[in-house]
Amino acid sequence: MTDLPGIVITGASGRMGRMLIQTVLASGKARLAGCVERPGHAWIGRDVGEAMGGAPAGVSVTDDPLAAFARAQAVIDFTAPAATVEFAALAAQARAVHVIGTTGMEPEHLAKIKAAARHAVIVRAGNMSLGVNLLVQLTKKVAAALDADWDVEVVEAHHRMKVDAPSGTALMLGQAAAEGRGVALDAVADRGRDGITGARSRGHIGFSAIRGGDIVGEHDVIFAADGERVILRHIATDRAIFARGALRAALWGQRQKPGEYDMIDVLGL
Ligand SMILES: NC(=O)C1=CN([C@@H]2O[C@H](COP(=O)(O)OP(=O)(O)OC[C@H]3O[C@@H](n4cnc5c(N)ncnc54)[C@H](O)[C@@H]3O)[C@@H](O)[C@H]2O)C=CC1
Ligand SMILES: O=C(O)C1=N[C@H](C(=O)O)C[C@H](O)C1
Repeated sequence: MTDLPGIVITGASGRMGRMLIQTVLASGKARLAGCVERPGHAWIGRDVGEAMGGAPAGVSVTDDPLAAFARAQAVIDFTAPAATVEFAALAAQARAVHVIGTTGMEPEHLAKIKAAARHAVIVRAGNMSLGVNLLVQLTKKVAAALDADWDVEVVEAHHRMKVDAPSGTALMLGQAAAEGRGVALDAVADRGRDGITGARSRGHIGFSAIRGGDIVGEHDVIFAADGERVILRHIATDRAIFARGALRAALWGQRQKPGEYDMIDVLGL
């Protein structure tokens, strides 16, 4: 046992879960204190390193999140909205920092997470990468500089297994554009067009989603006016960027007071 902060990874067998486990094990800044999967999953009870096809990591996968969280300083959670809401309450009970990467949240999920953040540090972002969070700030600036003659469209592309749309990142970028313009995103969002939609509404922010193959994550914010376009783009080619950001958030969270934070806070952007 070292005195490095202990981290629990939920959704251990997922695309992000595996990447997070590798990132924590290789970091030298934290120790892997636990791995959680859903009840009935084939990995429950197995050593997580062996389950991933490598050397033993000395950590068994469990379906008892509270017992795992109680032995850790932080939980990194990239799972699904219903699971994340449950983990938020349990992490608060265990006084562990909860880093949430899960997307596709509905307002009722967000309300429960906000309630948990009264008692615990929660860092939540639809994208944990440095590049996307920088793009969020750039989007806000560009939207503030350009008037509604410039139509804003957010276009995102992801792998065929992604279950939510628009992506969490697309919604962050849309929110940034809305804030730059001083409007509420809910009042101006066009989320998916089909059929005789009529002409585009002035001042609206459109979203389009592409799904296919193994695309890690690509986002364009298009500002389109008569005669010219400005396009801000981020392309992710490796999930390690999200895992590095999440680990950074878990370590940063150790020094914070209870509350809900995002990656702009963590990165000081
Ligand atoms: N914020 C960010 O930077 C990023 C966010 N994501 C988001 O992370 C989430 C997961 O993405 P992927 O890893 O690609 O999905 P995935 O489907 O590969 O993995 C999800 C894992 O969560 C597990 N899980 C579901 N319910 C559970 C429960 N009750 N208890 C324990 N484990 C449970 C599943 O068994 C699965 O292993 C998605 O919402 C995705 O949009 C993904 C990449 C980056
Ligand atoms: O599901 C994914 O894969 C990703 N999800 C996040 C999102 O919804 O924006 C972040 C990243 O784009 C990958």
